[in-house]
Amino acid sequence: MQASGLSAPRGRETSELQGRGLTARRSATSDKTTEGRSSSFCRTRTFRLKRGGKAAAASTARASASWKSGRKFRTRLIVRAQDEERSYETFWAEMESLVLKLYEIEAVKFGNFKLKSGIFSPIYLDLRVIVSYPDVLRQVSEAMWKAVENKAQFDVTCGVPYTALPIATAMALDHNLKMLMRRKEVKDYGTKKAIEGHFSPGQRCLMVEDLVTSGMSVLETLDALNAVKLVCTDVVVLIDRQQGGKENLKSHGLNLYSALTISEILDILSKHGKLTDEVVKSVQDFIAANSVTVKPKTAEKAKPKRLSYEERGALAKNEALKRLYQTMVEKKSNLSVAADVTSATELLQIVDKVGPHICCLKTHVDILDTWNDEIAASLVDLAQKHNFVIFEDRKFADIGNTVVSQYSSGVYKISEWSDIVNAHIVPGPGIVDGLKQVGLGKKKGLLLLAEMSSAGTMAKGSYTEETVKIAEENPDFVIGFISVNPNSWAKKCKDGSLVHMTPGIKLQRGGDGLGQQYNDPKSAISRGSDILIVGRGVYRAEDPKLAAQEYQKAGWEAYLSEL
Ligand SMILES: O=c1ccn([C@@H]2O[C@H](COP(=O)(O)O)[C@@H](O)[C@H]2O)c(=O)[nH]1
Repeated sequence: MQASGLSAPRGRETSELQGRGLTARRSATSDKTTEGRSSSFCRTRTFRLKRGGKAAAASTARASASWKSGRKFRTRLIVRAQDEERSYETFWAEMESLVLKLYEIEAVKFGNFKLKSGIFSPIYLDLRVIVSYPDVLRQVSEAMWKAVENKAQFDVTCGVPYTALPIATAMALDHNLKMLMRRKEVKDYGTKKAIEGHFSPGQRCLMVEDLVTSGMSVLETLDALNAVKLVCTDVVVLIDRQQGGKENLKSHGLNLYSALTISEILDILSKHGKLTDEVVKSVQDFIAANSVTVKPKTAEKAKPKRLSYEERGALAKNEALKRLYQTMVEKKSNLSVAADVTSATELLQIVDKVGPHICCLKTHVDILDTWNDEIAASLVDLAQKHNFVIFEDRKFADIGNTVVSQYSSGVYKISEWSDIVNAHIVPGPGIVDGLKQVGLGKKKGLLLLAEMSSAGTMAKGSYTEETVKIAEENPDFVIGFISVNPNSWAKKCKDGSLVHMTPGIKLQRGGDGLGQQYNDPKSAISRGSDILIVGRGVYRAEDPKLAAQEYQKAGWEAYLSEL
């Protein structure tokens, strides 16, 4: 490798472009163009070394002019700051300081670098040097933590060799995270493990990488983690090179979070007069001309299209499930509002407002200040008026004999007014038999809690798999699941009609301080959800009707994009 006379070490950045199954989408002129510019890169480098005087002042002025035009950049940062629940000023100061440090320690370099593939690149990222600067290492790991905190859901993290291992370790130490390590070379003696550390199959794993270009090395790690039955849906990196990695990972079901993007680095360095407009432009051109797409390994690996709600309804064996799909199609809504207010009067008012936008109303009858047959009748009237089904989120969890009475009798007489109820499978299959005894004749349906949205949930791995077995043994009565990440386990379920209802949904990701973890509508649907359950995002909104309308639109568009 050459770098304007410098010799740069071989690195992941160079080899990633050459991995298996890669297609580099470069314009026919891109190689020529970059080579043609090589002398100007040399000038840039010389300028940087001899900085000072008039030339520097002129260049700084040019750079800051380009900076001032960067309104879009500022808007992007404001959105990211909000997303990370931080003030724009703090967010900006931290990002600026990190980028300047990375530049100072030459983790980010500009020049004319010949990559292993023969392509010349005007930018080179050598993040391995970070280990020699403990303050930078900590700053990097903290920025990555903030990029992913409250967004990704995981039980363990896994550092990808080699550069990301110290970063993942720093993050694990500072935030008390359980960490695993992927071995690059699997030993042919001893335990022969590809993944080191303690974990259980079914646990969710966050991948920690230094940078992403095509996403190839992340996908290799994904294979290794999946092979030991770890579930991966999220990846965090320090730098997204914006060369297609995010899109490639998305097509493999992975969400990418990055502390920095190349555009942000360019903007900050340009603002500080470290780069000329010419260099900024050359890097932008290079990135645009060298996006990389990863071919799915085999045709079967390509994400299969989903069955439409109409098709699922046609497969459904249970009356309540058929009704639910039909309602969704008629109303173009996959939204279920959890109207968790405690006043019965307020409940009826909210339901009348959000009714036109929902396919399903979710209730918690036992939190209401009062309950009687008239309130039940009013709810049923509203369900008819606005065409939605009622799901009482009772979460039954007792033996069969007891749930018979809990479902049919007592103050609430749930089976008389709700179309759907749900149950934990903790007691074993007898709970389904008990509920079925009451509900099947009344054309009701049952959801099983396969997963939960709260942090530290025990509903995972073999527990989740057991719910699939019980569902398949009761196709007449079990209509689906409460799930969070169904794409990672529901393949085992042969019945394609079963519905996945997902709580913990908000347009703004994050948590509630009591364990709830929020996903946004698009990512929930892309993880296999069919119906989005939204509580506080709607009933706490200033205008619940408008909020319901927004969630309806977001959920429906996300569904259409999957077909
Ligand atoms: O795993 C679960 C199961 C049920 N819920 C219920 O969903 C709503 C969520 O309300 P938000 O205000 O949107 O957080 C609520 O009724 C929960 O009891 C869940 O959150 N997670």
